[in-house]
Amino acid sequence: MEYLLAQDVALSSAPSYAAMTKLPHWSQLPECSEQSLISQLQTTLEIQQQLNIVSMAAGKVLPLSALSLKTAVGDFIAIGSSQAEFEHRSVLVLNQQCLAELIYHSDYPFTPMVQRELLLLESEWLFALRNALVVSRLQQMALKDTLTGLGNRRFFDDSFAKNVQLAKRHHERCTLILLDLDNFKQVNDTAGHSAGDEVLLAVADCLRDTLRATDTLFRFGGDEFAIILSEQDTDNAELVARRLVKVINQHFLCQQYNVSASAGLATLTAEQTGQQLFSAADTALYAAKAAGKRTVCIA
Ligand SMILES: Nc1nc2c(ncn2[C@@H]2O[C@H](COP(=O)(O)OP(=O)(O)OP(=O)(O)O)[C@@H](O)[C@H]2O)c(=O)[nH]1
Repeated sequence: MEYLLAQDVALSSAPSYAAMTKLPHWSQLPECSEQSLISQLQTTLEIQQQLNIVSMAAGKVLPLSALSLKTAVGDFIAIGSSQAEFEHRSVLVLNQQCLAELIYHSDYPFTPMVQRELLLLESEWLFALRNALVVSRLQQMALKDTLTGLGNRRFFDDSFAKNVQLAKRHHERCTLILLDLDNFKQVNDTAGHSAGDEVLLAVADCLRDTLRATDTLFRFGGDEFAIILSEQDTDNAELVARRLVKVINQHFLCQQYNVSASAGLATLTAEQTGQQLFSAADTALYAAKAAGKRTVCIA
């Protein structure tokens, strides 16, 4: 199913509150309940929080065991959700654009009357949901590398600072791996920019597939990547870095174009600042390049 993407939405086209109140269903609900749901939804632009609010409201129509939402910016599950016997799906459409699909689960059947009431609740959510989708999409665009979908340099800077701060506060470890492709420029020069892009996409997939979900992965731009390892992985940081380099070196596209990877690794010490940790990993990366590439150096 194709969902609405924020770039398809003109922010200025959001209808006014007055226009919303002229919707046909508006007069059919008691004023206090309808206003309270809409005003609650207006308190947040977080899709997850909006879903939780709708889940509470829908739970008054029919006890729910699960409520989930599928959108172009990701899937969301209301807190406390679990599977149940009956399922009801509803596609949320605004101005002929599909915003999302809402999936209810309940131990009780979704009778036509229940479905009608849920439809009324959904219609009250449409504008707030559309706005939340726009914001979420803009946030994703600001923080993601457009080619690979990995976090970008801005996202890295924020995450790295937070990770270093948390590690210091909780006396935990924080490891940074900087990874740079070897001989990548020649792919562009000999096979063209789109072949270069294919290699970058393949490398991003290798990194994603090799790392745990808790590790954070970024593309700085060009052929440079950064990985912040979570506390439990820091013990095996060298193994992780070597595995990443090996997986890239063995990828058929990298072999075809004679591209490999080098990495530098550094673990935060008590005296170091984030900037010093970054410099240590960077120096280790240059040492790996100087040592003949295709390898890992540790600060
Ligand atoms: N295809 C493609 N190329 C890019 C992109 N961003 C940067 N580049 C190119 O990536 C290359 C990176 O240059 P270098 O780091 O010198 O490449 P290298 O050959 O790997 O150099 P070594 O690290 O010394 O082995 C440059 O030619 C950039 O033009 C991109 O998004 N797509």
